[in-house]
Amino acid sequence: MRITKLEPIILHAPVTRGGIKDSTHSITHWGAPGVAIHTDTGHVGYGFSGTHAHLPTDKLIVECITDSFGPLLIGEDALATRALWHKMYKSSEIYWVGRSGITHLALGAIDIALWDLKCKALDMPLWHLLGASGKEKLEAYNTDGGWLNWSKQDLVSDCKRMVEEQGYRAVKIKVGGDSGTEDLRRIEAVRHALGDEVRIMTDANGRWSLPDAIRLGNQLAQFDISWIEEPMGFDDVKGHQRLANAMSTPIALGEQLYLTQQFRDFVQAGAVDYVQPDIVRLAGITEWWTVAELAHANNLPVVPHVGDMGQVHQHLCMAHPACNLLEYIPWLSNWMKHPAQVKDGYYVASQAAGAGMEPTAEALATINKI
Ligand SMILES: O=C(NO)[C@H](O)[C@H](O)[C@H](O)CO
Ligand SMILES: [Mg+2]
Repeated sequence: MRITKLEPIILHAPVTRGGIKDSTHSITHWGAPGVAIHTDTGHVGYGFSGTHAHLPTDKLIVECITDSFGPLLIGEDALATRALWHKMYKSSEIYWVGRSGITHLALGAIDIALWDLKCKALDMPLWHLLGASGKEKLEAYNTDGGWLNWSKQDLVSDCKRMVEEQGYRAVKIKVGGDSGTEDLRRIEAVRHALGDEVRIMTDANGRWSLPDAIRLGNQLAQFDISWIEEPMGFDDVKGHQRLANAMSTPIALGEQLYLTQQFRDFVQAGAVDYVQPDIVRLAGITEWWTVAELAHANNLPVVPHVGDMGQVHQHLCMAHPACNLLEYIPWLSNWMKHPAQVKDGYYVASQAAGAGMEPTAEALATINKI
């Protein structure tokens, strides 16, 4: 199976209710800059990164895919994923300008597409190729009812609906707003509405200072919070280590980390409890698996961030022993041929051959309309 062409793709999918906010970001669309890799056997592999639908940087990512990495791949054996990953990662001209950031997002999309090709060549879903049975119980927790721009009433009614009608037993609520007191009131309202059995995670998206994180982290503990996600600056290992020693609530982080070595530093410092690697920010499935093994070796659960909207992570989590819980956000559901399915709070194993990120024809038709 030889690679013949890399075709750039940029998708911009609308988010829920036309716009969502967390403590740091406010978006109307989710961006999926990526690639279709064509081969001489007629198979086509799809892979994407995940962004905030900023067209100028999405264009930089797909240009990096086609113009920088593309020439390294034409004519190569598409099944040699690990060899090609190293060839691309170690390409000195590209390595010189970026060992993380845009070049890493671009490499991640290509790696996902290569794994998609491997699955299609073998006519099996990625979870099967990775050794899962497809019967694994992978619980979903829902983030899409907890946005910071939702009123307290919408927050409570959305979460109640997810629990009472859709069977979720865990929801994630954004904190890190302008008022810590309001953050606490919102969490208190959701805890009161859902009762003690439902797990509530919180996510500050990097907003707090260390004193605020210690103060609010300890105040949130009264509501039996499962974790505080990204409490402070994404690269602050020492700060998270100090926070971990100053509060009882576990820390989750990883969606903003590009490199295995960054995860290693947080793990070795005891600065993370729930490790959240994301294939669309790491350099794809190949690097994700390394991080999952690192976490597992340190007895830390892996609960990935879903920059792919769970499309590929559902497969990885069914196959990796460190995973039994995965975030759910539905923004690409209408854009994928085989959208991730959650039933009674658990992911349903996709039976489609591939890694899970093949867009629909309608989605591909939007490419030139952005
Ligand atoms: O933090 C997250 N999940 O855990 C969400 O992905 C972010 O809130 C969205 O991308 C908006 O910035
Ligand atoms: Mg998050």
